Amino acid sequence: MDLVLIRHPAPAVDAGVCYGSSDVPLLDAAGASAQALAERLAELDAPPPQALWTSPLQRCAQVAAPLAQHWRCAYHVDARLQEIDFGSWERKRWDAIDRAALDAWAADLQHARAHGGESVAQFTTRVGQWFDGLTAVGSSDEHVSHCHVVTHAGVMRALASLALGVPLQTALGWPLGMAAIAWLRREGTSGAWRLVHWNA
Ligand SMILES: Cc1cc2ncn([C@H]3O[C@H](COP(=O)(O)O)[C@@H](O)[C@H]3O)c2cc1C
Repeated sequence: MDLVLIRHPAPAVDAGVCYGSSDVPLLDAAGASAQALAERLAELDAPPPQALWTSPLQRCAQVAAPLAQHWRCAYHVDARLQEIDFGSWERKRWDAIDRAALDAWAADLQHARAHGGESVAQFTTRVGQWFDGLTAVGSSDEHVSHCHVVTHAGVMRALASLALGVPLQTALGWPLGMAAIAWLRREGTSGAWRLVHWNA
């Protein structure tokens, strides 16, 4: 099974602003960005997907919809693929957020909810529920052996962490650009996942 993860293109947000669940718009035209992504995926020899999943946030769904049309594949919008909810920190500048609250969050990354949004544990649980559902289908149905997902940096790191069995803390340190592609493959015989590309 091939699982190709695509980070959305750059949103129209000032650098230094915290955003996760905020529905911020894309900076550039979605159609042209989708076309460029399709070309990059073809250059990587990614197999055309039988199904495309997307986060409902416009920075993902606006490129996912034309991509699903391009591949004429099944299209699923799933809220479990949304970025982590930073609660009261959403749309604030990181340097304007209370230092003590940021330190408390970093000190207990799994469970802290100083911002009133989602803890990392809650976030990874819901992303994991989506992943478990996908792999259950993928193991029984050859028709969904190639899946693409348009989603967010945090979700991509959480999925890589789950598939590869590396701590999320480790995956949080891996660079990931806007519109970056990560490709995971599960071998049929062993069932083990491996990374084909990261940040391509
Ligand atoms: C623990 C954790 C810490 C994060 N810090 C930033 N993001 C994530 O949230 C922001 C929005 O992502 P995108 O631009 O892909 O929609 C980015 O800064 C991204 O790295 C995080 C996500 C998680 C799970």
